[in-house]
Order: sequence, then structure tokens, then C-alpha cells
Amino acid sequence: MTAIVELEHIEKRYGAIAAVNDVSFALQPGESVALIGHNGAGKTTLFKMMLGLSRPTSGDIRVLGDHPAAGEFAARKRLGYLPESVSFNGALTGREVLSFYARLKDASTDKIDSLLERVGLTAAADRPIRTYSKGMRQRLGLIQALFGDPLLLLLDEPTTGLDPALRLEFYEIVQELQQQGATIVLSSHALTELEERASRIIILNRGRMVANGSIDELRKLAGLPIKIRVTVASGKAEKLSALVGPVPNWREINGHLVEFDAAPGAKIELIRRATDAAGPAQDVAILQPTLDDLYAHFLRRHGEAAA
Ligand SMILES: Nc1ncnc2c1ncn2[C@@H]1O[C@H](COP(=O)(O)OP(=O)(O)OP(=O)(O)O)[C@@H](O)[C@H]1O
Repeated sequence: MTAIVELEHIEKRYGAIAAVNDVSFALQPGESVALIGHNGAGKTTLFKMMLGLSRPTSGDIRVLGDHPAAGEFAARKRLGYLPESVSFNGALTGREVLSFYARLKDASTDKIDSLLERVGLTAAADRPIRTYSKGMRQRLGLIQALFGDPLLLLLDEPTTGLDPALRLEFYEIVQELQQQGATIVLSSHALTELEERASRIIILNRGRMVANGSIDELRKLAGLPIKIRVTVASGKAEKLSALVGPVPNWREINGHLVEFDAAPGAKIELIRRATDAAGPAQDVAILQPTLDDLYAHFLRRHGEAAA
């Protein structure tokens, strides 16, 4: 399969700062990749290099078969980009701006009305953009990124400023594009919403890639404990403790809820004991390490390795 994006040992320096440091990965068609990292980790710098707006100090980068760093980038029309801060000419209406972007990409303007409707901007379409809220500008930005049936969509913190309903709508649009074969790369600090949506997660720390895999792969690699949460009848926590035996991080959250950790290999046995027919368990939940937990783990591990 031909990779949509290939980065080999990419480094980008700004004077003494290594914004991106020896990063290599390849992205395949139809992948949806979450790029996560702290402020200043190098996410936007990576986007800019994939777009050909900035050149790597060293290393090789190929996007849609082209070398954006060489200045020739014929495939750029099949690339959609939503920058972190979208800014449009406030005097133009939403519809005027979209017609402009569609023409830039040689794309048809036929879809403008249905896209405006999809993101709830129909009523505002003929108003000047200076009257738009931040979320409305963000939605307009998303539409312009969708022109030209992009094969690669680069979305830099796309859900900032969107309310929960619009976030859901946004992810539905992105998922449809992915199902049609587009490769999506999005950066975000909202880890919870990426957890079940990204097929792959790349974690950056101070310019270096410290993890790259599906959430299941990262969970296996990290080997973090699973949390088991048991609901018991009032005053029965002690009885549960006697059944389960000594376990790490036993926490009685309130009179009805008890939580404890289970190493990945010990989970089944502990659940069996906790749910013993004669025991006090009324319900049981298994809490896998979240993306927040994994992110903290890989950052910590990288910090320790670098020390
Ligand atoms: N044009 C520039 N000149 C000098 N330093 C830069 C430039 N652009 C980025 N940097 C530095 O490179 C590093 C990475 O910045 P980048 O914008 O890629 O981070 P980010 O992960 O996108 O952060 P955020 O989550 O805050 O958007 C930072 O230390 C930043 O200060």
C-alpha cells in the first residue's frame, strides 16, 4: 500500500530550539491519527512541514507522493487544512469566503449550501464574518478544508470553540470522510474525545515522538493496571475486601463504590472473586487506562529516559 504521508528522521530547528527532533512515521489511506502533545511539543510545526509551508532542517518528507519541501507540490489541491486559529476577512460573508476557497482549489461550489446546512450556518451564510462567533468561524474553517475531496485532511485543534453537539457533528463529518478513504490527522488537547475515535495515536514530547500506535497497542505497551469498580450494598465493602484479598490501591469511594487496581494478567481472577455468588457485589465495571493515563505514562517514561 502506498503511504499517504512518510516522514523519515525529520528535524526542524529554530536556532537552538529543536521544535521537531528525529521524527519518523508513515500514514496509510483511511487512517485517522491523533497527534497529541503539550503546548510547544511540535504539532503545528509538523503540520506546516506536511503542508510545505516550512522546510525540515534535515530528513525526508513525502506527502501524497510529492516532496513538499522541494517546493513542487502538485497534490496540494487534494489536501485540506484547518489551522489552529482560522482568520477570514471579516467584511466578507460566509458564502463569499467559501466560494473563494472553492475556486482556489478548482472545486465545485455546488456543495456549499449542503455543507453550510450540515454545520448549522445556513441562516448566517449571507452575514459578514465579523458578526460570527468563534465557533461559527471554526465551522466555516472546517468547510473550506473539505473542498476538493481531500485525500489528506490536517486539522490543528479543530474542536476548540465548538459546543458538545457541534463537536459530535464535527466528528461525524470526519468519520464519513475517513470511510471514503481520506487520511485524517488531527491535533487536540481534548484527549477524552479522541480516545475511541482515532485509529492511531502519536504522542510528541518536546519535539520527539514518544509513542505511536492504536490505543490498544499503547495500553499493551504501557502495561498500566486496569481499575475494577465494584458496587456493593451499604456497609459491605469489608466483606468484598475479604473475598478479593490484598490488592493495590484499594479505595472506598462512598458507601456503595469500591475501586482497586488489577495488573493486566490478574483481572479475570479478581473479577471472579469479586463477583462470587455468595458475595456482596451488585455490579462490576472494568476501567481501562484512559488516553490521559497513557499520555502521562509515556511522558513520564520519556522524561526518565532523558534524565
Ligand atoms: N517560527 C518560529 N520561530 C521560532 N520558534 C518557533 C517557531 N515556530 C515554532 N517555534 C517553537 O517550536 C516549538 C514547537 O512549536 P509548535 O507550534 O509546533 O508547538 P505545538 O505542539 O503546536 O503547540 P500548541 O499546542 O501550543 O499549539 C515551540 O518551542 C515553539 O516556540
